[in-house]
Formats: sequence, structure tokens, C-alpha cells
Amino acid sequence: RQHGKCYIGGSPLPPGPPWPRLPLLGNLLYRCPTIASLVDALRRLHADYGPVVTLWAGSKPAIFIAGRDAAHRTLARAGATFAHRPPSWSFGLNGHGVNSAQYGGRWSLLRRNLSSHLAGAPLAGALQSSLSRLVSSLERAAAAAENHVVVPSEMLRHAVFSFFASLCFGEGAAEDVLRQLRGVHAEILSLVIELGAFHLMPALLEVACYFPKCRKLSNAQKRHHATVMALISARRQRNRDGVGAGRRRCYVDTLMELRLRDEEMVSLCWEFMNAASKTTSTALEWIMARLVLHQEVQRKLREDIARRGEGDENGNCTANGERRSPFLEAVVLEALRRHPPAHYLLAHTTDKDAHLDGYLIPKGSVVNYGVADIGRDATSWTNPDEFLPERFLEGGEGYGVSVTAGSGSGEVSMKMMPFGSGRRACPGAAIALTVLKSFVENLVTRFEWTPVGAVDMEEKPGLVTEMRTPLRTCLVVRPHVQLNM
Ligand code: HEM
Repeated sequence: RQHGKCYIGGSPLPPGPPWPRLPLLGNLLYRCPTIASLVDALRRLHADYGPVVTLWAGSKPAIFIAGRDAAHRTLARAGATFAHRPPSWSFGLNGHGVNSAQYGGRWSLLRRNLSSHLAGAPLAGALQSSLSRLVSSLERAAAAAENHVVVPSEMLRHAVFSFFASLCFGEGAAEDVLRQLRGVHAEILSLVIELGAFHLMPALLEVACYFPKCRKLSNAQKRHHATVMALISARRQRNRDGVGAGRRRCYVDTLMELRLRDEEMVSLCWEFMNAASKTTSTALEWIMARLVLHQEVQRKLREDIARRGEGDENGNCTANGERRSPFLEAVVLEALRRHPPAHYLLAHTTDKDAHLDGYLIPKGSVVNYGVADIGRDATSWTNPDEFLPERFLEGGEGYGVSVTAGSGSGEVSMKMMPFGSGRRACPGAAIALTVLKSFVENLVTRFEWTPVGAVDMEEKPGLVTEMRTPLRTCLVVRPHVQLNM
């Protein structure tokens, strides 16, 4: 098909639609609702022009990569070139985060700090308390509901948020403070999304709407700052007083040791809670929806968990997820392949010109990747739209596939990348997998999850792709068993 045929310095850019510069697209690619609104258009463009296409973000080319080989060659093999982030309009809060840091010394320090905190964090206590509160609230909701029909989404989200809050701020934050923090997070995100969409409006309307929203955003950010600073100060005071000496360190402790300014700490706490909880809780809801839809998978999973438990001397699994059922891992991976919470990565850019399949990727282009397309690629996966956890068991086509490095079992290409790949790959991948396995294991052991009518598996595109209709299920409490962390 004919395309815009753009050349820079005599080298062709990857193909794209004949309208080379659509003014509306300026900035589209940095922002959440707009990238979501591009999803269908991008699918059609990839079908017409192949796995690598060019659009324009204002005056800069924006290159979208939906092919696993091209993704692997850029993110994994040419990792340093593609590890940069374009400057973005962050509305303040995200300004000091790991994800917004330019690839270099500061990024490396902050990222190492986060990764080593996550790697060393003892999880059992935090998992135990958030899971037992979740199980109690699900039990109460099911008992109070007609025919035990519940919509668990809000409870799942709160439990995941509380778990990550204890890793971030330490255990013991009051329930009302956590609810307040969650509320202000949701408020800020929705305002940022609305503000990001304003460039689609006529200019006058834009100006009329922009300033009141900005004022609201600034107020919400001030409330967020005050809540987080109160949590940080409480932690500082506890450390000074030696309260709970020897207890496990939280993320805030590590930030205090780095001697960061208040606004840097607040920004990093915002990033931690934001990056961790919405993605993980969205993945959890998709997994539970799949288990409701595929009752035979749920049964098989419960049986496999019970079999593993018998071999374990305490009847328990370890805090870090060892000795868990391989089928549990397979269910989680299949859900992440089929329903990755992020359908695109955060925007990448390059620090120099690069070449891909004979095309030029000019220095400073915005580069992004079709995560969902890569996980549903029919050249990698048999019946890619079907939910078949068995493919991740030994001997299956997904066995040994790595979710971050992009290659497993000696493969040179990547088959799925729900957490990204290469230098900017998600530093929370391992802990997210552990949390998901622990939650799913306990939720299917404690309850039977059965469907109430049809389960709507449609997606609601966004920065994180949630279920269009929150899961509704009938919950039957099973005979009491001990929680497995
Ligand atoms: C199911 C859960 C999660 C999913 C699907 C997910 C997915 C992603 C993706 C796709 C990226 C972008 C990678 C790129 O641009 O190349 C990312 C980056 C990031 N994630 Fe996650 N994530 C999850 C959980 C977490 C958790 C638990 C944390 C931390 C506690 C976290 C912290 C981050 C940070 C800090 C970045 C930016 C990394 C950088 O720029 O160097 N994420 N994540």
C-alpha cells in the first residue's frame, strides 16, 4: 500500500499512512487516553504497513513496533540506544520518578535502590495481613449479598494497594489514611487524563476548561503531598525513637538514606504506589475473571494446589512463592500474555540514529511497542486468543519464556513482554508475579468462584487496560484452610 514515504537525510523512515503529519497527533503519544484511542488505528496500520510503522507526534516521528523480532533487536540487543525517555509533560508529580529519569547516573541510582528494596523485602507479614483482611471482606460481602453474588473489584484493588503501601511506608498505616491516599491517587490520575485529552478540543474550549482543572489538580497534589509527608514523618519519628527497631525496612527508609528532598521522596512514593498497585490489581481481576469463565481451569488449579500442599511439611508455601503449583504459575503467565495490564510501554526514545530493517529511526524519535499484539502473535502462539495455561507447562510452547528479558530457553526473540524488556523493563516484575500467585492461590483455596450469567471479557483501553465491566461472581466459602503466603 502507498505510504507517506518520508526520508530524513536520504534514509527512509518506517512506512506510515499517507497523511504524514496530522496536527492533532501532537503529543498524543505521551498521554494515556490518547494512546488508548490510537489502539484500533494502530492495529489497522500494522495490518497495512507491517510490524513497524511511523506516525507523527508534532514535529517528531513516532515509531510503533508490534513485531517480536524488531522489539527484541531494539530493546534487548540495542538496549542502551533505546533506553531513553522523551521529555514529557508530567504535571509535577511524576517529575522525580525512576520512569521519568533520563537514562544515566540518577536513573541508575534510583532504579538500583528500588530493585534492591524489592528483592530484599520480606513479604510474608504484609501478604498475610492484606490477604486475611481481603478474605474477611469477601466473606462478609458474600454473606450479605443475595445468592452470594459480589463485585469483588474494589476489594481486590484495596487489598493490593494496602499490600504495596506497607512495602512503601511500612506496616501500620491507618485504614482511613490508606483510603484517603487511594482516593487522592484516583483523583489525580483522572485529572491528569482529562488534562491530557484537552488538546483534542477546540482551542477556546480548551482554555476555558484547562485552568479550573489545573486548579483542581494542584489542590489534589497538595493533599497528596500532605498525606505522604505525614506518613514519611511518622516513619522518621519511629526510626528516631527506635520503635520496632530491627523490623523490616520500607521504601521510604531507603529514600531517607539517599538524602532526597521532600518533593523527590513524595514523587518516588507516588510512582511506587501508582506503578505497582493499579497494574497488579488489574492483572488480578483479569485472572479471577478467567478462572470464573473457565471453571475446569479453576478446578484443576485447586487440585494442583492441594497436591503441592500435601508434600509440604507445614501445609504452607514459602513467603517468596517457592514450592507453588506450576499450574498456578502457568495460569498467571497465560493471563499476563492474554491480558497484559499495559498494552503499550512507557514511551522510549533514542540518543542517536538507529537502523531497523533498512529504515531509519532518527535520534529523538518517540518509540513504543505493542505489548498486547506481541503476546497475541499467531506466529508465536497456537490459538493465541484462547486461554490455555497448559502452554506454559513443561513441553509447552510457552515453557521457560521469560517475561522481562524477552528470551527464555535460549530463544533469540521475545514471545511476550507484559513488563517490557531490556534496560527499562519493569523493576517490579518479580514481586508482581509473587503477589499475583499468592493472592490467586489463596482466593481459589478459600472460595469457589462461579459465574453469574455471561462474563464480559471486553477491554476498557487506557493507560492500564481494565475490564470494561467489573467482574461479577458468586462466591461460595470453602472449608477453612490456612492462608498460604
Ligand atoms: C502486574 C504488574 C505490573 C506490570 C504489568 C508492569 C508493567 C510495566 C511496564 C510495561 C513498564 C514499562 C517498561 C518500559 O517502558 O520499557 C513498567 C515500568 C516500571 N514499573 Fe512496572 N509493572 C507492574 C508492577 C510494578 C511494580 C510492583 C512496581 C514497583 C513496586 C513497578 C515499578 C515500575 C517502575 C519504577 C517502572 C519504570 C522503570 C524505568 O523507567 O526504569 N511496576 N512496568
